[in-house]
Amino acid sequence: MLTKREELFGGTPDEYLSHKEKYENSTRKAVILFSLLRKIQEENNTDLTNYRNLLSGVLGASISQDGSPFGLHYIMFMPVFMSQADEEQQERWLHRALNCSIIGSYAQTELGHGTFIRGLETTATYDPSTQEFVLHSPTLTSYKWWPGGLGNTANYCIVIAQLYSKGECHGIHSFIVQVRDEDTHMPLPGIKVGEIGVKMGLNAVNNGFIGFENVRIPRTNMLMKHAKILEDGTYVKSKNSKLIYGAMVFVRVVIVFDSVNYLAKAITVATRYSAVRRQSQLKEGEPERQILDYVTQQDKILTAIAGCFAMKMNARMLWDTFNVINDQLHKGNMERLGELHALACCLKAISTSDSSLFTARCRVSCGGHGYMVSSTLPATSALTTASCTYEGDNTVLLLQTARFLLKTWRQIDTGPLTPTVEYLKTVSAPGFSYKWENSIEGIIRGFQIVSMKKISSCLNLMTAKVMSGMSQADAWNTISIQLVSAGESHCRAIVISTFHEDMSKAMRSMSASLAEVMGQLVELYAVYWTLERLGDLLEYTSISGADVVKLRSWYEELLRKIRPNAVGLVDAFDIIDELLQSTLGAYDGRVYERLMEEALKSPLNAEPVNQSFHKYLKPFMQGKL
Ligand SMILES: CC/C=C\C/C=C\C/C=C\C/C=C/C(=O)SCCNC(=O)CCNC(=O)[C@H](O)C(C)(C)COP(=O)(O)OP(=O)(O)OC[C@H]1O[C@@H](n2cnc3c(N)ncnc32)[C@H](O)[C@@H]1OP(=O)(O)O
Ligand SMILES: Cc1cc2nc3c(=O)[nH]c(=O)nc-3n(C[C@H](O)[C@H](O)[C@H](O)COP(=O)(O)OP(=O)(O)OC[C@H]3O[C@@H](n4cnc5c(N)ncnc54)[C@H](O)[C@@H]3O)c2cc1C
Repeated sequence: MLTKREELFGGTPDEYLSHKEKYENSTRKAVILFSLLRKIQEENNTDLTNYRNLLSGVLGASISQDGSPFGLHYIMFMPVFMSQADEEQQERWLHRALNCSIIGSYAQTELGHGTFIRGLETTATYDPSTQEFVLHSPTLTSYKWWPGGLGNTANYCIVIAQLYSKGECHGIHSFIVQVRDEDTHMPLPGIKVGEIGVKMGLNAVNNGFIGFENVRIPRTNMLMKHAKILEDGTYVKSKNSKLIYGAMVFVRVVIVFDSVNYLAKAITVATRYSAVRRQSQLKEGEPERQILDYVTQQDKILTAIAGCFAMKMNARMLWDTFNVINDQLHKGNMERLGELHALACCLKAISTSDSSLFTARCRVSCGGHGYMVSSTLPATSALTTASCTYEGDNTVLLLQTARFLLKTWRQIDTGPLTPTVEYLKTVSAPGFSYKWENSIEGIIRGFQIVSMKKISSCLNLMTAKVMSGMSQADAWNTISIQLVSAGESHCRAIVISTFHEDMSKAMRSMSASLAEVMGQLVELYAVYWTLERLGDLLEYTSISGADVVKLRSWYEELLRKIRPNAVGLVDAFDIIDELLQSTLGAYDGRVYERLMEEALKSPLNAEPVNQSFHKYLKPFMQGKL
């Protein structure tokens, strides 16, 4: 009788399964894992705050690097329900979603549209004679494409469609749609549903497609917490049209936590392997050195560790900010919605692009063995690059942040600013002066000045171009590279200052030795990004060549100081071997034995001579083909 652990983590490695077997195996594992999670849910309430803890359990414990067919049910279907369904609808469906007696997905993206959601083509046309909506996919490009779990798993999904009533289009709204029979799991009439095929990664997520041929759903299947359709087809608009976007903000907040989890896995593997792997002699005649002794290796890995800690603290700040503003939204106070959207956009973009960058570095820092699937670094790399796209392409999201920053800058003199942009007032105040200094505070100030000056420059450029006769849209597009850069600079300033401030608070309750190491991580992160963004700092601050020389020495000194604690820092993530699933990162450091153990599981090692020798090779080598 297999234990739960053996059921979850044993069996043929996924890499040797077919696409179909991989899905079936991940569904088997998901059922085991989510049965356990369901027990947790039964003990806790399910409001958003508690829900995120549950969600981090889902994501952090995702037992396959390939994701889970239930991921979307927890990540989007339920949060969207909690934020957009009215009380009657929550009463009708939420408990069934919570106990997984229905499995949902979130169908927004179409073959033809992902970013531009106002351009979505799926229609939901209200028929007052039957008090139903008619869901229809008018074109191939209107087919929903990507929804996780939709291929073969979900029997319900939330569909985002253009709402038509009394001949008028009211824009995109959310609808809950049953897609498969609850008993037979057969697609319901008028529904064409399937799986989109093999992807670069996340191949257990079961991403699907769905098309509707005049499918009728009751009026009460429109999620009506905000906007409504009355029985006669009268449209009652939402207090704020942007509230329909709310779920995407929540998921972007989750993704920042997620990017930390993925990066923590990658740096645990790369750091432990770099402590085990010995290669080359630093001095003639000496034994081969741990590759973690090479400063170039420290440059790749220790900065990733600092980045992981930095983003973890920023994820917590974002979550706290989300809760504060979400409470205000529930009370009808929309004042900070734009700020929350901008913050979620830039932190999702920066956390995922950093996670993708540093994970790729971890992969190459492990040499050839880092290219083995059994190291899990390739899968984590595929995961992190996907996160730069899903829930909003990073470029598009940074442009959203830039849009908010320009709007803020236009109003800079009209009153107080909201917390995340207050610094813009400080560093642009009359009489404010700043001379570069090589300190954490000096670096933070420098990044804030760069951000302010980029935003100001973008607005001046926009204004000049429009004054010269260019349209607002063309002017925006022309300077969009600089707009993205302004969004990134704003975010980097926030990340460094949050890391410094929140870590300083945390250090007060630490032992002196731990506080020293944490302080070194903050310094390493700040100095690393200073050296990475020297162009901006030279353009907008008084930093000098001499300062840069000292910064480089400071950086190298920090690498030297942190090196002895590298393994301890990643052990602190406490990721069990079963979740790490890595031949290179296992706690016992038996890298070579594990590599060989995994290799022998290859089906190609089942017999000494593969059948292709007799069928192909031998006749070929004997000139008979
Ligand atoms: C399964 C894997 C396992 C684990 C991984 C974990 C998580 C993975 C999660 C799920 C898988 C993926 C799911 C998805 O990808 S779901 C689909 C996500 N799609 C998107 O994010 C689409 C991105 N596009 C947009 O959000 C909008 O099209 C965009 C904002 C780019 C433009 O919209 P629109 O044209 O309406 O905006 P603008 O004209 O630029 O501005 C209008 C106005 O609205 C404000 N706004 C826009 N978005 C929001 C928002 N989300 N919240 C609040 N406000 C918003 C914007 O600021 C403007 O305001 P103003 O300046 O005041 O006019
Ligand atoms: C693994 C994965 C899971 C997903 N899961 C889901 C899901 O469950 N449900 C769901 O609904 N969707 C899902 N998606 C879809 C995802 O939301 C979209 O892929 C994403 O929103 C990007 O849209 P797109 O793919 O159409 O890219 P596009 O928008 O076509 O972007 C392509 C390029 O065009 C650029 N671009 C587009 N618009 C602009 C602009 N205005 N300004 C400047 N540049 C622009 C982008 O920067 C990008 O470089 C998933 C995607 C992936 C990869």
